[in-house]
Amino acid sequence: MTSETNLREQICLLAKSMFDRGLTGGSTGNISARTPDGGLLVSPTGTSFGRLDPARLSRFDPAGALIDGDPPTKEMPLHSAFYDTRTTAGAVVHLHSCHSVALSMMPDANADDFLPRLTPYAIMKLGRVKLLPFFLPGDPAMGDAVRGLAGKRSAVMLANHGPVVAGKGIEAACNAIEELEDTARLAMMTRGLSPLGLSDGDVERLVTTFDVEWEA
Ligand SMILES: O=C(O)[C@@H](O)C(=O)COP(=O)(O)O
Ligand SMILES: [Zn+2]
Repeated sequence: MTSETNLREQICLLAKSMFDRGLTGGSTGNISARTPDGGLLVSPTGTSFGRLDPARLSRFDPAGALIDGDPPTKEMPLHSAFYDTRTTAGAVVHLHSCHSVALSMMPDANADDFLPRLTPYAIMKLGRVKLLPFFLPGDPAMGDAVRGLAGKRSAVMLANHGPVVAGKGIEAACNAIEELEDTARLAMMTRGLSPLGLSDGDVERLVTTFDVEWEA
C-alpha cells in the first residue's frame, strides 16, 4: 500500500473509533490530514465519522485546489486556517463532543484558558485552549478567528458547537481532541464539588518538562 492509501485508511479508522465511542454522532464532525505530497485529504460534507469511505475522501493538491473525491466539509476555512498558521500541523479534527460543548455553555467559562487544570495530559497535549464565540456552522469567520491566534494555539473550542484540534499527524490530533473531551467531562462531573486541580507550580513544571506551548 502507498502511504496515501495508508493515510486514507487511518483517517477512516480513527474517525470510526471516535464515532463508535460516542465522541461525535450522526453526520457531525470533520477531519483532514496532510498527504506526503503536501496536499490534503478531507472528510466530505454530510458524511458520518462512522461510515467514511477511504476512496471518497476529498483530495486537495498542495496549492489548495480540489482534485477528486466528494465535495469537502463546509469547514474548510477553519481547517485551512490551522494549516496556514501552524507549519507543524499535519492533521485537524473537529467533533461535536458533548462534555466540551456543555462546558462551553457555562456562564463562567474561561475564554482564554477553557480547560480547568485538572490532569497533566491535557496540558501536555493541548497547551492552553482558546474558547471562541458562537459562529454559524460553515461561517468562514471561524477561520478568521483562528488566523487571529497567529498559530499560537493548537486547540480551540467553538462555543455551543464543538472542539477543533490540530496535531502533527492524524493520531496526535485525535489523541489530543479526545483528551480535550475527557478533561471537559471531568470538569462537568466535578463541577460544584471544589475539585483539587493542579497547582500553578505543577503546571509550570509540566510546561517546562514537556516543552508545552503555553502562550497567553
Ligand atoms: O456543525 C457543522 O455543521 C459542521 O461543523 C460539522 O460538524 C459537519 O459539517 P460537514 O463536515 O460539512 O459535514
Ligand atoms: Zn461542527
